[in-house]
Amino acid sequence: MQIQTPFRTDAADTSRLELTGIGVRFGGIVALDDVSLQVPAGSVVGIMGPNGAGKTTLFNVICGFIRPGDGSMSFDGRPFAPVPQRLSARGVSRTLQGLGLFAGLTALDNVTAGASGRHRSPFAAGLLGLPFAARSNRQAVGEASALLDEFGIGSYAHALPPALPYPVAKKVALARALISDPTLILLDEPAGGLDQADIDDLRELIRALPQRADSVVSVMLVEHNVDLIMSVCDHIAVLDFGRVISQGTPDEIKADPVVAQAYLGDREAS
Ligand SMILES: Nc1ncnc2c1ncn2[C@@H]1O[C@H](COP(=O)(O)OP(=O)(O)OP(=O)(O)O)[C@@H](O)[C@H]1O
Repeated sequence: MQIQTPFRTDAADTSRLELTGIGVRFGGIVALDDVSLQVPAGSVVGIMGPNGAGKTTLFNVICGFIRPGDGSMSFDGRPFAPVPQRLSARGVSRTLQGLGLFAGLTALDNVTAGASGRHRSPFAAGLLGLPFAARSNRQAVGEASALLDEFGIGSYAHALPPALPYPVAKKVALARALISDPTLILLDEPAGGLDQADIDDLRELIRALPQRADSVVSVMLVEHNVDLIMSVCDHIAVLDFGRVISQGTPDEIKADPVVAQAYLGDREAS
C-alpha cells in the first residue's frame, strides 16, 4: 500500500489537480500535514476519513477559502492559487453540505445563478442593459431548465427551495454546480440525508459526471457513506489527523488494515 505518494495512473500525465505537500494549521491544531495527491482528468477521487480528519479543510484549500501554510497546487499543469470568487471561471465548482440554495429564488433561478461566474461580467452588463447580457441570460435559463429535466426534477422548476423535498434540493444544488461547465467538481457529502433509493440514483449520476458534455470532468468526493465512495471512485485517499494514511483503488483501501484501524479508533472515541 502506498502512503503519501501521489496517485499514479495511465492518466497521471493529464493530471487535472495536483496537490504537493499541503499543510494547514489552525493555531496549535494541524488540520493538514504534508498532503500530496493527484486528481487525473476524467477520474472520480474520493476523500475519506474519520471526523476531524481534515476533509473539509482540504476542500477549503482547493476552493481558496483557506491558504495553506505549506505546499503547492497545480491545475491542468499550471500553478493554482484559487480565489473563491473566480473559481467557476477557472473551471472549478463545489456543492456544499448545507446546499446553500437561495431561499427566495426558484429552483430554476438558483440553477441559472450558477452560470453567472463563467461569463466576464454579466451582472454589470445587465445593469448597463447590454444586449449580450440578455442573450446570455436567456441561454443560461435554457441550460438550467435542461439540467433540471435531465435530473428528472423539471416539475419543480418554479418551486422555492423551502418547498422542495430534500433529495430534489440536492439535485438542484448539483445542477447549479454543473451549469458553469466545470472541469473539476467537488462534492461535499452528497449522500448525507438521502435514503437508499436516492443514494442509488446519486451513484448513477456521479458515475456519469466524468463523461459530461464536451469536457472531461474530474470529480472529488468527500463522503462518509463507505458503500457509495467505494462504488463510484477510481481512487481514494484516506485522511486521519490531517495526514494521508492510505491511498489507492477502492479494493486496496478496503484491504488496508491501517484504514480499518483509523475508523475503529474513531468509533471508540465517539
Ligand atoms: N476554522 C478552524 N479553526 C480551528 N480549527 C479548525 C478550523 N476548521 C477545522 N479545524 C480543525 O481542523 C481539523 C480538521 O477539521 P475538518 O473540518 O477539516 O475535518 P473533517 O474531516 O471535515 O471532519 P468532519 O468529517 O467531521 O466534517 C479538526 O481538528 C478541526 O477541529
